Formats: sequence, structure tokens, C-alpha cells
Amino acid sequence: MRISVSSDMTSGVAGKLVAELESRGHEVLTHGALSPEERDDWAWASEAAARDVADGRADQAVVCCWTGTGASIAANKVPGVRAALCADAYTAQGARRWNDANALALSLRVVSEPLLGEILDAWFAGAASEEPDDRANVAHVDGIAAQPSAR
Ligand SMILES: O=C[C@H](O)[C@H](O)[C@H](O)COP(=O)(O)O
Repeated sequence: MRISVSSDMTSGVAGKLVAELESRGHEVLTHGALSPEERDDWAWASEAAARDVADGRADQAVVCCWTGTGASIAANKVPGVRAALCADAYTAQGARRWNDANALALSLRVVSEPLLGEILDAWFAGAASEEPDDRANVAHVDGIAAQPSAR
């Protein structure tokens, strides 16, 4: 799989992420602090990785910042991207299964190296549910940004 990775810092698991993903057989694109000469602020870095997914240059993204919050918010503003902020394996598994999440948002402060391994194991093991209700939810979420409020 091709994974686009962004971070606003090189601290914490940001420094391990690319090697970890490559060791799992993924091709990695990098943005922000992980890419020389790119703007490294979380909003720009996360948007760049999310646009790789939306535009088909990557299958999925992993977006990081100190809390993971800004990275997830920015990624979720890009149409077609469903980013999930995950601080544990259970949430990562559910994000893939029920939300068909295509961007994993991580906190550089909270996620330790062992926890990163657990979260990635769960994330990549999980397949999106094909249940009609689940697909309807995902399709509705993708359409929200494109529609005016119905209320
Ligand atoms: O949600 C935002 C992230 O946690 C940022 O990593 C944090 O705000 C630090 O950003 P800055 O280095 O721009 O202060």
C-alpha cells in the first residue's frame, strides 16, 4: 500500500513512523517536518498528506501532530478523507471497520513506540465493513461537506 505520512515535528514516533511502515512493506510519501523544504505547520502538513489520498497518490495517510487533533481536523476538511484520531488499538480497529477511515491521526505526545506497533497492527488488519448500514453511514459522511444543511 502507498501511505502518505505527515508531521509537524520529528519528535516522538514521527521519527520511527516511516521506517515502521516501510518494514511492513508499504511505500511511504512524506510531508511537513518529514520532508525537506515543505512547510511543517500541522495544518499544511496534514492537508498535503490528505490530498495525496483524495487525489489518488496514496491509498491511506498517517497524519501526526503533538496532540493529533489539528492533524485530524485538517485532514477531515479534504473531501473524501475520513481521518480518525486513534490513541489505542481498539479505536484504530473500529475506525477501519465502521468508519472506513483512510487517514490515521496520531499524537506524537501520547503514542509510544510499542503503542504505535499495536495501533498499526489493528489499523492494517482491519477491513471496512460491507454491512449496508455501515456503508450508508460512510457514504453520508462523504456527502456532508458537499451539501447545504438540510435542517
Ligand atoms: O493540534 C495541534 C498540534 O498538537 C500541534 O502539534 C501543536 O499545537 C503544536 O503546534 P506548534 O508547534 O505550531 O505550536
